[in-house]
Formats: sequence, structure tokens, C-alpha cells
Amino acid sequence: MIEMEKIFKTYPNGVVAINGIDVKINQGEFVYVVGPSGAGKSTFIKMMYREEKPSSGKIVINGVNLGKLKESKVPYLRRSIGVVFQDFKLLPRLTVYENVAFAMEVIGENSKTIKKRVMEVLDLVQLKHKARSFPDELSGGEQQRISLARSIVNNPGVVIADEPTGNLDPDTSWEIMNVFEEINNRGTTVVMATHNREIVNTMKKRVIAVEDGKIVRDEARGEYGIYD
Ligand SMILES: Nc1ncnc2c1ncn2[C@@H]1O[C@H](COP(=O)(O)OP(=O)(O)OP(=O)(O)O)[C@@H](O)[C@H]1O
Repeated sequence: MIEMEKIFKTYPNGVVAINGIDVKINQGEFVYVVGPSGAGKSTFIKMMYREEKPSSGKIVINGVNLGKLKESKVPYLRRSIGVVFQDFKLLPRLTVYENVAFAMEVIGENSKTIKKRVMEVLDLVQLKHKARSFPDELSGGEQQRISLARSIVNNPGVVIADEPTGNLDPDTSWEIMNVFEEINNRGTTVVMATHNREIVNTMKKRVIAVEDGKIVRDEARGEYGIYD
């Protein structure tokens, strides 16, 4: 469960990005975060994986109060939350296998467990045969599938994605969305900021609309809305 209570966020330059947000997201939900450019969507989701801290308010992720979390415990939080970005953020000098394995190595898993699990998630995204390739030898859609594999390799309860189809063509975007659905069907919460109207309107999930740092709409089977 993700809980946010009375959240405000002002950046050091004085920009008020989040202006009073209260929200609860239950385990296993699939949530789109929509809204106009600059509305605060990225800031909203960055606070969930503690990339940004709120100026005030309380955030509890799976029972852990982020405000009381010691810096030394942040890696444990990151283990329970997978993150996917628009620009993939794969490490260019590592192979596909190594990119995914790295996420397990940093938390000290043994090599046998790593090998088994990495091949499992590469199988899930249907890219086992690319294990020895380097990121720049893959298409954008393949790179995003690898980054999805990396995000779930440690079995997180939550995957957070910021505009994951932003760099992909429509067909490839749908392939990626099918993988997100599959991950969600296995019980993982998915929270996704997106500008993709077609996907939001077709998939009929919970939609949270953010405007001027506030939630202006929260619907169980919502629509994208009037934004670009
Ligand atoms: N690191 C930062 N420092 C200062 N201001 C920032 C920072 N990051 C974002 N902002 C500002 O905070 C506001 C919200 O930005 P945010 O990136 O959360 O919006 P967004 O809804 O994700 O936009 P987009 O759809 O264009 O990605 C904007 O006014 C933005 O300029």
C-alpha cells in the first residue's frame, strides 16, 4: 500500500510542484497519473521511491514511513520498488544479462540465485536470446523490455514508471504495456505517469489526474482527459 497524507513539495528554486496531495493506492492496483506538462506528475511519483522528499506531509510505502527512514535503509526501500524511465537508463558497457543481474548483485544475492532469476525475467519479457547483447544493439522497445526486466528482478511489490512509452512508436508501446499488464496480473502494483491518451483510454484502469500540484480527478476506470 502507498499512502500519502497532506503532501507539499517546494523545490529549492521556489517552485511549488505539489500543493496538498492525499492519496491511497492499494497493493495490486494499476494507476495512471495524467495531467498537463509541468503539473507535478514526475514529482508526485519521485516521492514514492524517495528520489525527491516532500517539504511536508507523510508518505508510507508498505508500512515504511519514508520520513523516518534512515539514509542507510534507502537501498532496502529501493529493493521493494522497481522504477522504469522514459530513456531506459541501461548501463551501456554491460550486456543485457549484466544490466539485469547488477540490480541483484548490489543487494548481495548469490550468483546461482542471480542466474536463475535473471533468466526467468528475461524469459518473461521474451528476450532471453539477447542476454549477451549490449543495449545499443537493441531496438528502443527491446531496451525498454530489458529495463522492465531489471525493475522486477528483485520481486518488488510496486513498479513505478515515468512516461515509459514516451520514446516508443505506438506498436512498441503496446508491447510494453502488455508486459506491464502481465506484471500487474502477478500482483505487483503499477503506478505510471503518462501522456499516452490511447493507452489510458483503452486499458481502463484507475486514473489520477494532477493539475497545479493537486489531484483534480481520481476515477476507478478513468479516461485520459483533455490534455495534450
Ligand atoms: N528539480 C527541480 N527543481 C526545480 N523545479 C523543478 C524540478 N523538477 C521539476 N520542477 C518544476 O516543478 C513543476 C512540476 O514538474 P514535474 O516534472 O513534476 O511535472 P510533470 O507533470 O511531470 O511534467 P511533464 O509532463 O512535462 O513531465 C514544474 O514547474 C517544474 O518546472
